Amino acid sequence: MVDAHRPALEIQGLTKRFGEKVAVNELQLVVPTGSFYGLVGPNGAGKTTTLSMATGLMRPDSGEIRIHGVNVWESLVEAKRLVGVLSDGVRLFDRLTGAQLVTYAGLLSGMTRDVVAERTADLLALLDLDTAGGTLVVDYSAGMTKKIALACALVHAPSLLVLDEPFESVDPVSSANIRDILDGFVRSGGTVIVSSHAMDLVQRMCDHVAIIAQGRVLAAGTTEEVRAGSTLEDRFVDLVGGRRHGEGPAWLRTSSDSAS
Ligand SMILES: Nc1ncnc2c1ncn2[C@@H]1O[C@H](COP(=O)(O)OP(=O)(O)OP(=O)(O)O)[C@@H](O)[C@H]1O
Repeated sequence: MVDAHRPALEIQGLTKRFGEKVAVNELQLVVPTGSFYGLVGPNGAGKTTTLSMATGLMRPDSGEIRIHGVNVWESLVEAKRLVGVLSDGVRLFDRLTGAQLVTYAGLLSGMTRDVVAERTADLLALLDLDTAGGTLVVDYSAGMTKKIALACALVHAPSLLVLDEPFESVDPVSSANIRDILDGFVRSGGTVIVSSHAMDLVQRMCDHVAIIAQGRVLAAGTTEEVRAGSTLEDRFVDLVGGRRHGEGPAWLRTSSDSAS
């Protein structure tokens, strides 16, 4: 059991450089246990880099990360047991079938074959993939691939789920089903962190949110606090800036008098 009084994730002074580029810059973030936490920010803000370091996939240059009090980079195996990860753009072993892939993820985390078989069947049914369990993942659609990656993240029953762009390419019905699963996970005491560009969705779904830009947190807190009476999207644009008001170059307008 995890201690509900400790944050699910605590990040202090986290920094990562790629050459001259400072992707994550002294970032601080506290994610309360039991929260449904949204991470939003413009392209290149440092969300994926932050989540990769937080989940033990990429070593930080400096800073400290704790998952339920466990220092991620000092106790990597213990920390990884606590967290389920759906990474954006990481390749899966797609020459396995969906069922084999989830089984593989379950066996890797040390569960017995019987338990893994039962959980794999449950997860495939939960994610509407039961008829596709015998299909190679390489033949899955983008949305089905997201769902099977989510099943891999869930199979060891983590306390914290970290999902990078979980709704991208997922159809509306599957997206609603995934949201139900995540809501249930949070209601039962788990913590979910999602990064997403879908502001409406984050506003409706998440009870906490952080706006990140240029590797730093610009605003963080409950969704109500952060949006401060406005919509999350307007607040995001206010804080991050960068809106262009022009109509683009003349040649891009398709009216007949600009076609000459
Ligand atoms: N492996 C890498 N090598 C060099 N630069 C990188 C690498 N990974 C990320 N970056 C750079 O670090 C910055 C942050 O990237 P990151 O992918 O974390 O942003 P993001 O907020 O997830 O963006 P998006 O919303 O577009 O997915 C970007 O400028 C990116 O070009």
